[in-house]
Amino acid sequence: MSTHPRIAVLPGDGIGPEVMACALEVLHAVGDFTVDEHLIGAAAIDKTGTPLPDASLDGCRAADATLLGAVGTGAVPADPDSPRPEQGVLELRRALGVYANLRPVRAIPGLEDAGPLKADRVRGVDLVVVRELTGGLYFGRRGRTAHDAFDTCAYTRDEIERIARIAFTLAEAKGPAARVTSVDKANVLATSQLWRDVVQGLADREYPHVPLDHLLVDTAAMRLATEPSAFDIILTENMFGDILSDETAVIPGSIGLLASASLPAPIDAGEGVRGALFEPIHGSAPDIAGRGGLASPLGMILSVALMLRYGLGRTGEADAVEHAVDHALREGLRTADLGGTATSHDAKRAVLAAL
Ligand SMILES: NC(=O)c1ccc[n+]([C@@H]2O[C@H](COP(=O)([O-])OP(=O)(O)OC[C@H]3O[C@@H](n4cnc5c(N)ncnc54)[C@H](O)[C@@H]3O)[C@@H](O)[C@H]2O)c1
Ligand SMILES: CC(C)[C@H](C(=O)O)[C@@H](O)C(=O)O
Ligand SMILES: [Mg+2]
Repeated sequence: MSTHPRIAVLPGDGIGPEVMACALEVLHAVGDFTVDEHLIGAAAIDKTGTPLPDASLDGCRAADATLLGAVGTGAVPADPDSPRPEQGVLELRRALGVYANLRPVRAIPGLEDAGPLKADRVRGVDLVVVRELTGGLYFGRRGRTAHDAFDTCAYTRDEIERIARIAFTLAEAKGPAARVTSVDKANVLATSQLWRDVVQGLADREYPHVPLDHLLVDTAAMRLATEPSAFDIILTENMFGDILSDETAVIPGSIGLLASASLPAPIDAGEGVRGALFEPIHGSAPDIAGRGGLASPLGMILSVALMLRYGLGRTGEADAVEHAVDHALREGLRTADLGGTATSHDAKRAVLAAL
Protein backbone atom coordinates (compact mmCIF):
# COMPACT_ATOMS: atom_id res chain seq x y z
CA MET A 1 0.00 0.00 0.00
CA SER A 2 1.19 3.52 -0.84
CA THR A 3 2.57 5.52 2.08
CA HIS A 4 2.48 8.77 0.17
CA PRO A 5 0.31 11.51 1.68
CA ARG A 6 -3.25 11.22 0.38
CA ILE A 7 -4.66 14.48 -0.95
CA ALA A 8 -8.36 15.02 -1.70
CA VAL A 9 -8.71 17.40 -4.63
CA LEU A 10 -11.92 19.38 -5.28
CA PRO A 11 -11.44 21.50 -8.42
CA GLY A 12 -15.00 22.94 -8.37
CA ASP A 13 -16.25 25.50 -10.87
CA GLY A 14 -15.13 28.31 -13.18
CA ILE A 15 -11.40 28.91 -12.89
CA GLY A 16 -11.20 26.33 -10.06
CA PRO A 17 -10.26 23.43 -12.38
CA GLU A 18 -7.89 25.68 -14.38
CA VAL A 19 -5.84 26.80 -11.38
CA MET A 20 -6.03 23.35 -9.74
CA ALA A 21 -4.46 21.66 -12.79
CA CYS A 22 -1.50 24.06 -12.58
CA ALA A 23 -1.11 23.65 -8.82
CA LEU A 24 -1.15 19.83 -9.02
CA GLU A 25 1.76 19.90 -11.47
CA VAL A 26 3.71 21.95 -8.94
CA LEU A 27 2.71 19.56 -6.14
CA HIS A 28 3.90 16.54 -8.11
CA ALA A 29 7.17 18.33 -8.87
CA VAL A 30 8.07 18.56 -5.16
CA GLY A 31 7.20 15.03 -4.02
CA ASP A 32 5.06 11.91 -4.25
CA PHE A 33 1.42 12.27 -3.34
CA THR A 34 -1.68 10.18 -3.94
CA VAL A 35 -4.39 12.43 -5.34
CA ASP A 36 -8.13 11.60 -5.39
CA GLU A 37 -10.43 13.98 -7.22
CA HIS A 38 -13.99 14.70 -6.04
CA LEU A 39 -16.97 16.84 -7.00
CA ILE A 40 -18.07 20.04 -5.27
CA GLY A 41 -20.12 23.13 -6.11
CA ALA A 42 -22.11 23.62 -9.31
CA ALA A 43 -20.19 20.75 -10.93
CA ALA A 44 -21.50 18.47 -8.16
CA ILE A 45 -25.06 19.85 -8.38
CA ASP A 46 -25.07 19.16 -12.14
CA LYS A 47 -24.01 15.53 -11.66
CA THR A 48 -25.64 14.57 -8.35
CA GLY A 49 -28.15 17.29 -7.40
CA THR A 50 -26.18 18.29 -4.29
CA PRO A 51 -23.21 20.66 -3.81
CA LEU A 52 -21.23 18.33 -1.52
CA PRO A 53 -22.02 14.67 -2.26
CA ASP A 54 -21.33 12.16 0.55
CA ALA A 55 -18.58 10.58 -1.55
CA SER A 56 -16.72 13.91 -1.69
CA LEU A 57 -16.97 14.49 2.05
CA ASP A 58 -15.93 10.89 2.77
CA GLY A 59 -12.94 11.39 0.45
CA CYS A 60 -11.88 14.56 2.29
CA ARG A 61 -12.30 12.88 5.68
CA ALA A 62 -10.14 9.96 4.59
CA ALA A 63 -7.42 12.21 3.18
CA ASP A 64 -4.42 13.73 4.95
CA ALA A 65 -5.34 17.12 3.46
CA THR A 66 -7.84 18.66 1.05
CA LEU A 67 -7.20 21.11 -1.78
CA LEU A 68 -10.16 23.14 -3.05
CA GLY A 69 -10.20 25.29 -6.20
CA ALA A 70 -13.33 27.46 -6.09
CA VAL A 71 -17.09 27.07 -6.40
CA GLY A 72 -19.92 29.14 -7.78
CA THR A 73 -21.41 30.35 -11.00
CA GLY A 74 -21.77 33.95 -9.90
CA ALA A 75 -25.54 33.62 -10.35
CA VAL A 76 -28.05 34.13 -7.55
CA PRO A 77 -30.66 31.36 -7.93
CA ALA A 78 -34.19 32.42 -8.80
CA ASP A 79 -35.52 29.80 -6.37
CA PRO A 80 -34.01 30.43 -2.91
CA ASP A 81 -34.66 26.80 -1.92
CA SER A 82 -32.63 25.29 -4.76
CA PRO A 83 -29.15 23.98 -3.88
CA ARG A 84 -26.34 26.56 -4.21
CA PRO A 85 -22.71 25.78 -5.02
CA GLU A 86 -21.45 27.88 -2.07
CA GLN A 87 -23.30 25.58 0.36
CA GLY A 88 -20.79 22.92 -0.63
CA VAL A 89 -17.85 24.95 0.71
CA LEU A 90 -19.66 25.94 3.89
CA GLU A 91 -20.77 22.37 4.58
CA LEU A 92 -17.24 21.11 3.93
CA ARG A 93 -15.74 23.63 6.38
CA ARG A 94 -18.35 22.72 9.00
CA ALA A 95 -17.98 18.97 8.53
CA LEU A 96 -14.18 19.10 8.68
CA GLY A 97 -14.37 21.43 11.70
CA VAL A 98 -11.81 23.81 10.18
CA TYR A 99 -12.43 26.77 12.46
CA ALA A 100 -9.07 28.50 11.96
CA ASN A 101 -8.65 30.18 8.60
CA LEU A 102 -5.21 31.70 8.02
CA ARG A 103 -4.91 34.15 5.12
CA PRO A 104 -1.29 35.34 4.86
CA VAL A 105 -0.64 38.48 2.83
CA ARG A 106 2.77 39.88 1.86
CA ALA A 107 4.15 42.62 -0.28
CA ILE A 108 6.03 40.64 -2.89
CA PRO A 109 9.46 42.10 -3.72
CA GLY A 110 9.32 43.61 -7.19
CA LEU A 111 5.52 43.81 -7.20
CA GLU A 112 5.13 46.87 -4.95
CA ASP A 113 3.89 48.91 -7.89
CA ALA A 114 1.38 46.30 -9.09
CA GLY A 115 -1.56 47.37 -6.93
CA PRO A 116 -3.42 50.62 -6.39
CA LEU A 117 -1.48 51.65 -3.25
CA LYS A 118 1.70 53.72 -3.26
CA ALA A 119 4.75 51.45 -3.25
CA ASP A 120 6.16 52.92 -0.03
CA ARG A 121 2.94 52.01 1.80
CA VAL A 122 3.08 48.43 0.58
CA ARG A 123 6.79 47.65 0.94
CA GLY A 124 7.52 45.27 3.81
CA VAL A 125 3.89 44.43 4.60
CA ASP A 126 3.66 40.93 6.02
CA LEU A 127 0.44 40.10 7.83
CA VAL A 128 -1.95 37.23 8.46
CA VAL A 129 -5.72 37.51 8.64
CA VAL A 130 -6.87 34.93 11.20
CA ARG A 131 -10.53 34.42 10.36
CA GLU A 132 -12.93 32.38 12.50
CA LEU A 133 -14.45 30.05 9.91
CA THR A 134 -17.16 27.84 11.39
CA GLY A 135 -19.31 30.23 13.42
CA GLY A 136 -21.03 33.60 13.28
CA LEU A 137 -23.49 34.78 10.66
CA TYR A 138 -22.56 32.06 8.19
CA PHE A 139 -23.83 29.30 10.43
CA GLY A 140 -26.51 30.99 12.56
CA ARG A 141 -30.22 30.40 12.47
CA ARG A 142 -31.81 31.98 9.42
CA GLY A 143 -35.15 32.30 7.76
CA ARG A 144 -36.97 33.88 4.90
CA THR A 145 -40.56 34.46 3.91
CA ALA A 146 -41.92 36.41 0.97
CA HIS A 147 -41.85 39.55 3.16
CA ASP A 148 -38.90 39.32 5.47
CA ALA A 149 -35.70 37.45 6.21
CA PHE A 150 -33.19 37.13 9.04
CA ASP A 151 -29.70 35.77 9.74
CA THR A 152 -28.34 35.44 13.26
CA CYS A 153 -24.79 35.89 14.47
CA ALA A 154 -23.84 33.84 17.53
CA TYR A 155 -20.50 33.06 19.16
CA THR A 156 -19.59 31.16 22.29
CA ARG A 157 -16.66 31.94 24.60
CA ASP A 158 -14.97 28.70 23.56
CA GLU A 159 -15.24 29.48 19.85
CA ILE A 160 -13.69 32.91 20.39
CA GLU A 161 -10.96 31.67 22.70
CA ARG A 162 -9.73 28.87 20.43
CA ILE A 163 -9.36 31.17 17.41
CA ALA A 164 -7.74 33.89 19.54
CA ARG A 165 -5.19 31.35 20.75
CA ILE A 166 -4.22 30.68 17.13
CA ALA A 167 -3.69 34.41 16.55
CA PHE A 168 -1.53 34.83 19.68
CA THR A 169 0.53 31.76 18.79
CA LEU A 170 1.18 33.15 15.31
CA ALA A 171 2.22 36.50 16.78
CA GLU A 172 4.63 34.77 19.19
CA ALA A 173 6.15 32.84 16.30
CA LYS A 174 6.58 36.00 14.25
CA GLY A 175 8.73 37.79 16.84
CA PRO A 176 8.71 39.73 20.10
CA ALA A 177 7.20 42.93 18.69
CA ALA A 178 4.50 41.27 16.58
CA ARG A 179 1.07 42.51 17.51
CA VAL A 180 -2.43 41.07 17.37
CA THR A 181 -5.12 43.44 16.16
CA SER A 182 -8.53 42.08 17.09
CA VAL A 183 -11.22 43.45 14.80
CA ASP A 184 -14.86 43.69 15.89
CA LYS A 185 -17.89 45.98 15.98
CA ALA A 186 -18.13 46.21 19.75
CA ASN A 187 -19.79 49.64 19.61
CA VAL A 188 -22.89 47.93 18.17
CA LEU A 189 -22.93 44.12 18.31
CA ALA A 190 -23.34 41.86 21.38
CA THR A 191 -21.22 39.15 19.76
CA SER A 192 -18.44 41.70 19.28
CA GLN A 193 -18.64 42.81 22.93
CA LEU A 194 -18.20 39.19 24.02
CA TRP A 195 -15.44 38.79 21.41
CA ARG A 196 -13.52 41.76 22.83
CA ASP A 197 -13.88 40.59 26.45
CA VAL A 198 -12.76 37.05 25.67
CA VAL A 199 -9.76 38.13 23.56
CA GLN A 200 -8.63 40.66 26.18
CA GLY A 201 -9.12 38.12 29.01
CA LEU A 202 -7.05 35.49 27.23
CA ALA A 203 -4.33 38.05 26.48
CA ASP A 204 -4.18 39.17 30.12
CA ARG A 205 -4.00 35.59 31.43
CA GLU A 206 -1.75 33.87 28.92
CA TYR A 207 -0.22 36.28 26.42
CA PRO A 208 0.58 39.50 28.34
CA HIS A 209 3.84 39.76 26.36
CA VAL A 210 2.02 39.99 22.99
CA PRO A 211 0.97 43.55 22.06
CA LEU A 212 -2.80 43.58 21.50
CA ASP A 213 -5.14 46.22 20.27
CA HIS A 214 -8.82 46.26 19.35
CA LEU A 215 -10.08 48.00 16.25
CA LEU A 216 -13.60 48.53 14.97
CA VAL A 217 -14.12 46.88 11.61
CA ASP A 218 -14.92 50.07 9.72
CA THR A 219 -11.72 51.68 10.94
CA ALA A 220 -9.80 48.48 10.20
CA ALA A 221 -11.04 48.55 6.59
CA MET A 222 -9.80 52.13 6.25
CA ARG A 223 -6.47 51.44 7.98
CA LEU A 224 -5.74 48.42 5.77
CA ALA A 225 -5.76 50.72 2.75
CA THR A 226 -3.96 53.67 4.34
CA GLU A 227 -1.39 51.98 6.59
CA PRO A 228 -1.23 48.22 5.97
CA SER A 229 2.19 47.98 7.60
CA ALA A 230 0.50 48.68 10.97
CA PHE A 231 -0.75 45.08 11.03
CA ASP A 232 0.92 41.80 11.91
CA ILE A 233 -1.91 39.45 12.90
CA ILE A 234 -5.52 40.48 12.29
CA LEU A 235 -7.89 38.38 14.41
CA THR A 236 -11.53 38.53 13.46
CA GLU A 237 -14.88 36.76 13.08
CA ASN A 238 -16.16 34.97 10.03
CA MET A 239 -17.93 37.70 8.05
CA PHE A 240 -15.49 40.51 8.82
CA GLY A 241 -12.61 38.19 7.90
CA ASP A 242 -14.20 37.38 4.56
CA ILE A 243 -14.51 41.04 3.65
CA LEU A 244 -11.20 42.30 5.03
CA SER A 245 -9.22 39.47 3.42
CA ASP A 246 -10.49 40.39 -0.06
CA GLU A 247 -9.44 43.96 0.67
CA THR A 248 -5.88 42.80 1.37
CA ALA A 249 -5.60 41.99 -2.35
CA VAL A 250 -4.46 45.61 -2.75
CA ILE A 251 -1.18 44.66 -1.05
CA PRO A 252 0.28 42.14 -3.55
CA GLY A 253 -1.84 43.75 -6.30
CA SER A 254 -4.26 40.94 -7.14
CA ILE A 255 -6.62 38.59 -5.36
CA GLY A 256 -5.19 35.91 -7.65
CA LEU A 257 -2.08 35.79 -5.44
CA LEU A 258 -3.78 35.08 -2.10
CA ALA A 259 -3.87 31.65 -0.47
CA SER A 260 -5.44 30.22 2.66
CA ALA A 261 -5.19 27.39 5.16
CA SER A 262 -8.17 26.25 7.25
CA LEU A 263 -7.19 24.14 10.25
CA PRO A 264 -9.29 21.96 12.59
CA ALA A 265 -6.73 22.20 15.42
CA PRO A 266 -3.84 24.40 16.64
CA ILE A 267 -0.80 24.70 14.39
CA ASP A 268 1.60 21.79 14.75
CA ALA A 269 4.93 22.99 13.39
CA GLY A 270 6.39 19.47 13.39
CA GLU A 271 3.89 17.06 11.90
CA GLY A 272 1.33 19.40 10.40
CA VAL A 273 -2.38 19.24 11.15
CA ARG A 274 -4.19 16.33 9.53
CA GLY A 275 -7.62 16.92 7.96
CA ALA A 276 -7.10 20.58 7.01
CA LEU A 277 -8.39 22.40 3.94
CA PHE A 278 -6.38 24.63 1.60
CA GLU A 279 -7.86 27.00 -0.97
CA PRO A 280 -7.12 30.33 -2.63
CA ILE A 281 -9.26 33.16 -1.27
CA HIS A 282 -10.64 34.09 -4.68
CA GLY A 283 -13.79 32.61 -6.18
CA SER A 284 -14.64 30.90 -9.45
CA ALA A 285 -14.22 34.17 -11.42
CA PRO A 286 -16.89 33.45 -14.07
CA ASP A 287 -15.84 36.62 -15.89
CA ILE A 288 -12.47 35.11 -16.89
CA ALA A 289 -13.15 31.34 -16.73
CA GLY A 290 -12.47 29.43 -19.93
CA ARG A 291 -10.87 32.43 -21.59
CA GLY A 292 -7.53 30.98 -22.55
CA GLY A 293 -5.73 31.12 -19.24
CA LEU A 294 -6.54 34.60 -17.89
CA ALA A 295 -6.59 33.24 -14.33
CA SER A 296 -3.53 33.46 -12.13
CA PRO A 297 -2.80 30.03 -10.64
CA LEU A 298 -0.44 31.56 -8.05
CA GLY A 299 -2.99 31.73 -5.19
CA MET A 300 -3.76 28.04 -5.74
CA ILE A 301 -0.04 27.19 -5.98
CA LEU A 302 0.62 29.14 -2.77
CA SER A 303 -2.26 27.19 -1.17
CA VAL A 304 -0.31 24.03 -2.03
CA ALA A 305 2.65 25.60 -0.19
CA LEU A 306 0.43 26.22 2.84
CA MET A 307 -0.73 22.60 2.68
CA LEU A 308 2.87 21.41 2.65
CA ARG A 309 3.68 23.66 5.64
CA TYR A 310 0.61 23.48 7.87
CA GLY A 311 -1.06 20.28 6.70
CA LEU A 312 1.84 17.93 6.09
CA GLY A 313 4.73 19.44 8.09
CA ARG A 314 6.95 19.60 4.98
CA THR A 315 8.55 22.96 5.60
CA GLY A 316 11.38 22.50 3.09
CA GLU A 317 9.03 21.83 0.18
CA ALA A 318 6.71 24.65 1.30
CA ASP A 319 9.63 27.09 1.31
CA ALA A 320 10.73 25.84 -2.10
CA VAL A 321 7.31 26.49 -3.67
CA GLU A 322 7.03 29.96 -2.09
CA HIS A 323 10.54 30.90 -3.20
CA ALA A 324 9.81 29.66 -6.71
CA VAL A 325 6.71 31.89 -6.91
CA ASP A 326 8.68 34.89 -5.63
CA HIS A 327 11.50 34.17 -8.05
CA ALA A 328 9.17 33.89 -11.04
CA LEU A 329 7.54 37.22 -10.14
CA ARG A 330 10.91 38.89 -9.56
CA GLU A 331 11.99 37.69 -12.99
CA GLY A 332 9.00 39.48 -14.51
CA LEU A 333 6.14 36.96 -14.60
CA ARG A 334 2.95 39.00 -15.03
CA THR A 335 -0.44 37.40 -15.59
CA ALA A 336 -3.39 39.47 -16.87
CA ASP A 337 -4.51 40.48 -13.36
CA LEU A 338 -1.08 42.08 -12.87
CA GLY A 339 -1.26 43.86 -16.21
CA GLY A 340 0.75 41.31 -18.17
CA THR A 341 0.20 38.78 -20.93
CA ALA A 342 1.34 35.53 -19.27
CA THR A 343 -1.31 32.80 -19.28
CA SER A 344 -2.06 30.40 -16.41
CA HIS A 345 0.19 27.84 -18.11
CA ASP A 346 3.02 30.36 -18.54
CA ALA A 347 2.76 31.13 -14.83
CA LYS A 348 2.86 27.45 -13.90
CA ARG A 349 5.86 26.89 -16.21
CA ALA A 350 7.71 29.84 -14.67
CA VAL A 351 7.16 28.44 -11.17
CA LEU A 352 8.22 24.92 -12.21
CA ALA A 353 11.35 26.35 -13.83
CA ALA A 354 12.23 28.20 -10.62
CA LEU A 355 11.79 25.19 -8.33
N1 LIG B 1 -13.91 29.68 -1.88
C1 LIG B 1 -14.69 29.79 -2.93
O1 LIG B 1 -14.98 28.82 -3.59
C2 LIG B 1 -15.20 31.14 -3.33
C3 LIG B 1 -14.63 32.32 -2.87
C4 LIG B 1 -15.14 33.53 -3.28
C5 LIG B 1 -16.23 33.58 -4.16
N2 LIG B 1 -16.77 32.41 -4.59
C6 LIG B 1 -17.83 32.38 -5.60
O2 LIG B 1 -17.26 32.71 -6.87
C7 LIG B 1 -18.25 33.31 -7.70
C8 LIG B 1 -17.70 34.60 -8.27
O3 LIG B 1 -17.55 35.54 -7.22
P1 LIG B 1 -16.90 36.98 -7.39
O4 LIG B 1 -16.83 37.32 -8.82
O5 LIG B 1 -17.57 37.88 -6.44
O6 LIG B 1 -15.40 36.81 -6.80
P2 LIG B 1 -14.11 36.19 -7.50
O7 LIG B 1 -13.06 36.12 -6.46
O8 LIG B 1 -14.45 34.96 -8.22
O9 LIG B 1 -13.69 37.29 -8.59
C9 LIG B 1 -13.51 38.67 -8.23
C10 LIG B 1 -12.65 39.36 -9.31
O10 LIG B 1 -11.30 38.90 -9.17
C11 LIG B 1 -10.84 38.29 -10.36
N3 LIG B 1 -10.08 37.08 -10.00
C12 LIG B 1 -10.42 36.17 -9.07
N4 LIG B 1 -9.51 35.19 -9.03
C13 LIG B 1 -8.58 35.48 -9.96
C14 LIG B 1 -7.40 34.82 -10.39
N5 LIG B 1 -6.97 33.67 -9.85
N6 LIG B 1 -6.67 35.40 -11.37
C15 LIG B 1 -7.06 36.58 -11.90
N7 LIG B 1 -8.18 37.24 -11.55
C16 LIG B 1 -8.93 36.69 -10.56
C17 LIG B 1 -12.11 37.92 -11.15
O11 LIG B 1 -11.84 37.87 -12.54
C18 LIG B 1 -13.07 39.02 -10.73
O12 LIG B 1 -12.90 40.15 -11.55
C19 LIG B 1 -19.49 33.48 -6.82
O13 LIG B 1 -20.37 32.44 -7.13
C20 LIG B 1 -18.95 33.38 -5.41
O14 LIG B 1 -19.90 32.90 -4.48
C21 LIG B 1 -16.27 31.19 -4.21
C1 LIG C 1 -17.80 31.23 -1.31
C2 LIG C 1 -17.98 31.88 0.02
C3 LIG C 1 -18.94 31.06 0.83
C4 LIG C 1 -16.65 32.07 0.77
C5 LIG C 1 -16.88 32.75 2.11
O1 LIG C 1 -17.62 33.74 2.19
O2 LIG C 1 -16.30 32.28 3.08
C6 LIG C 1 -15.60 32.90 0.04
O3 LIG C 1 -15.99 34.22 -0.18
C7 LIG C 1 -14.29 32.85 0.80
O4 LIG C 1 -13.76 33.92 1.14
O5 LIG C 1 -13.76 31.75 1.03
MG1 LIG D 1 -14.50 35.63 0.35
